[in-house]
Amino acid sequence: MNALEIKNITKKYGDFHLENISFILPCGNIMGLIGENGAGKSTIINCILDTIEKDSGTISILGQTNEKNNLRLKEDIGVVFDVSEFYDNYNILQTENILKDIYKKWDKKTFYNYIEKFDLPKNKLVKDFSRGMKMKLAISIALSHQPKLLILDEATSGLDPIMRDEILDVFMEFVQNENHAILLSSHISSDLEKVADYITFIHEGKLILSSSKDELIYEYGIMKCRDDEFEFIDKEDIIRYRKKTYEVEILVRDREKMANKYTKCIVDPAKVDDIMTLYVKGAYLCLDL
Ligand SMILES: Nc1ncnc2c1ncn2[C@@H]1O[C@H](COP(=O)(O)OP(=O)(O)OP(=O)(O)O)[C@@H](O)[C@H]1O
Repeated sequence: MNALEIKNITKKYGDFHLENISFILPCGNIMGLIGENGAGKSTIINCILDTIEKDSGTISILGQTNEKNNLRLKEDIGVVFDVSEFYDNYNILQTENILKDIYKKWDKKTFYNYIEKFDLPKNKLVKDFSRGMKMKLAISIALSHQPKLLILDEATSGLDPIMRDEILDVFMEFVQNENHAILLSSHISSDLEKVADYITFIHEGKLILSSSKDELIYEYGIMKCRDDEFEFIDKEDIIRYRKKTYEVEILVRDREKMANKYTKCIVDPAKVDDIMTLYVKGAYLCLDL
């Protein structure tokens, strides 16, 4: 089953236009949603959660449409946004007391297991927690009402590497259950490289790519050549390029083919960051049609 099936969603905000976004997240997997600031990641997440109205397109979550008042579906989705202030005036014991009445499938034992695992104090007011502690609490809550799909918007940003690693391990454990899936938006591509099975890349409201991470790393390459060699590279082989002091970096597809075609150039596998940086900051050549 697919945890998410997004088909041709569009949303217009003034001059920002989210255009025909489509992707699929199969259960048992983690998808990283990447893109520069303002690319449209949160807009996509809000459309999925039905907190904003999309202009067109369809969204199916765990085999159901995300129509308004689909409460059963809402129980199946655990959501973590950037730190919320909702529980600030309570401690964890009081927070748990509130949550057990909100969620039908609230699991107290799981909640306190995460609280122990993350070493969170039970009697301290949440407003006195550090940002990382608040994030851990939000993740503990999201995981304790037995969700099948976890949606996290920038949930690991601002956390130190040790905390991030701990949280990423929890995410990987969560998708061991093949009915579970995670959509994770993040600027921290090293996190995504570690945990994501799929990467969806949004740039200026457009879908640049959505594919399995392995395919991406296998397929894309960074080709490096000298300025004078650059002149001889076929335009259609250049997705984006960036001139540096001593060399030109070119984002290419079909890494092996490029390495065989341009034997004087070095073609390295592209990291998620390289692909994103070159798409966002690199120049491109207009092809003569
Ligand atoms: N409620 C709104 N009203 C008008 N414009 C909005 C609204 N919400 C978002 N936008 C615009 O939509 C665009 C995409 O924003 P969005 O928050 O989806 O980007 P993002 O990729 O999540 O960015 P970031 O990485 O900075 O969080 C931006 O130009 C933003 O100004």
